[in-house]
Amino acid sequence: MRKVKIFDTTLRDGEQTPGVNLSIEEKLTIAKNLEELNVDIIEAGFAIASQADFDAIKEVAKTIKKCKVASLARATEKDIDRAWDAVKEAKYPRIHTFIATSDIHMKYKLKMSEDEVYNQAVEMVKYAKSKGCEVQFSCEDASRTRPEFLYRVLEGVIDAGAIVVNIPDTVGFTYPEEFYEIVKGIKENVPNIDKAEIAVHCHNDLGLATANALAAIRAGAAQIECTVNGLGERAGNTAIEELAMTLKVRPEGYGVECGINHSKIYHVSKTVSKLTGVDIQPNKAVVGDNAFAHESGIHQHGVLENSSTYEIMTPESIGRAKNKLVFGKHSGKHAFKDKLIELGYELSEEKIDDIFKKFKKLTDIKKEILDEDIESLALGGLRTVEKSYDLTSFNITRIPGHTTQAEVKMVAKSEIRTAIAEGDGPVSAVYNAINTITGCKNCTLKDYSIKSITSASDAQGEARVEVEIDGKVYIGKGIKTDIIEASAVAYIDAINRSLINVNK
Ligand SMILES: CC(=O)SCCNC(=O)CCNC(=O)[C@H](O)C(C)(C)COP(=O)(O)OP(=O)(O)OC[C@H]1O[C@@H](n2cnc3c(N)ncnc32)[C@H](O)[C@@H]1OP(=O)(O)O
Ligand SMILES: CC(C)C(=O)C(=O)O
Ligand SMILES: [Mg+2]
Repeated sequence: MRKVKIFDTTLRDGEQTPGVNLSIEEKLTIAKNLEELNVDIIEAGFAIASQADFDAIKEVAKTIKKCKVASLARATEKDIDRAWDAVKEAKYPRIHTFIATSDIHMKYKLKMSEDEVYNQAVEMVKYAKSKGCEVQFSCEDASRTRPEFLYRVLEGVIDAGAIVVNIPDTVGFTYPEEFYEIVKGIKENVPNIDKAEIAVHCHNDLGLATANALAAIRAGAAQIECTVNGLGERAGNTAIEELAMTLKVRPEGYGVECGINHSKIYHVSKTVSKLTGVDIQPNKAVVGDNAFAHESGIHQHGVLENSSTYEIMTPESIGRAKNKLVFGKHSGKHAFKDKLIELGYELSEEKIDDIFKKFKKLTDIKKEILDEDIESLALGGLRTVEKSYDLTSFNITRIPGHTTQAEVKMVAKSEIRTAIAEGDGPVSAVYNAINTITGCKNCTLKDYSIKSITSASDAQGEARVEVEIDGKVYIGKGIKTDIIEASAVAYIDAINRSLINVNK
């Protein structure tokens, strides 16, 4: 199988992500991760940009042994001198010099003619070559460059000694079919193209960076420039994890391999996210939190039977933990039952049906149901008693400077009854109203506590009460997202228990 080389520019274009500023130590950590990932070339920075950038490239160059180490340089002697000083101690050093070749960039930015740009490109490649290392040349904004001029520049820089010619889609303007034609056109129209490798560097302004890189591979590109998590200027670059997994999952599509150590992908992605401070969007392909999560019942059922029903690659193949089933309003009973078993609850079908109904009700008020929620539902389901009384609804009114009033509606022995009562606070007002409805005259609250079962603002609260009724103490429990409701349910639970004499 043909091999494409991976040129990683996380430390250079990736660091151009707004807000990202990596220290030398952080860059070194990322470089070591990239070496383990088995990329071919690490672009460690832009040496002229700052002393810190220069020092970081130097450290990376001294440390990394398995990959080539490159520094970016404008097509000027001072940039090239600085780049060379930074990379010269690398086992395999490379100078990457560039100049823009599109009409827009030449006219407005460089204020140079085609001939001036051509001459500067050729002269600076010769100058970089004189340092005695590999030279890569990029035509910045190549995809918007007049094709004849692009071919002329490429022929000139290859004659001057560039062994890699890079075709950047600098502004992410191209679409895949067009990019394929650009690379094909270069192969067909640059007479000495067989003396250099074609590289591509795609930006993601239209979300096409990976698709464009793949189209270029099909057209014969030999080196692909990528970044971890797709970091980079503006919308970023081709994401290394997307490219590597596409080539692995669909080898028949491109017939190439890239040598990436797939099992390291997740770890490297997490490391880069942590060090750069750029979070990975949850639905990011391959490495996002949701990439192997299944929320809907039909999907969960399929995945439980065989994960290949809804997963085209295994999470383990990129070094992630097994897929996770996310429980929410779209979840189904198969997955729910499986989760109960995983949590250690072997329940009858009838109980599972009952708990599942409560679970569905809970999803109306809670977005993501955690293991702890399911556990509490299961435990609540285990702890059942005939409900002579049940809460229907309640309403609290607070009058500043006065007591709190509660209006409580309940099913009381098959009848609907309502009572209004006052109390020092909402819980005591509700309890007084419950006493009125149930006729519980000798009910004394002996102990009351509330704790949160899960974290986050939509967490469930568990209320626990000890109520003395006619000289005996009964424990009641209630679990709800509303703590007043949990308190009411717990109190009613204790009263129901007193009726069947379920003792403490
Ligand atoms: C497509 C890309 O991603 S290219 C890489 C982009 N990355 C960066 O720019 C990050 C690092 N950059 C920097 O630290 C600074 O821009 C530096 C040190 C490179 C230059 O800083 P300054 O001297 O202040 O120049 P400034 O950035 O304002 O302008 C760029 C200058 O380089 C020139 N220039 C731009 N590209 C090239 C090139 N490839 N070759 C030669 N000259 C170039 C511009 O015409 C402009 O020249 P001028 O100062 O004579 O007008
Ligand atoms: C310097 C070049 C390769 C670049 O980053 C771009 O054109 O996007
Ligand atoms: Mg770029």
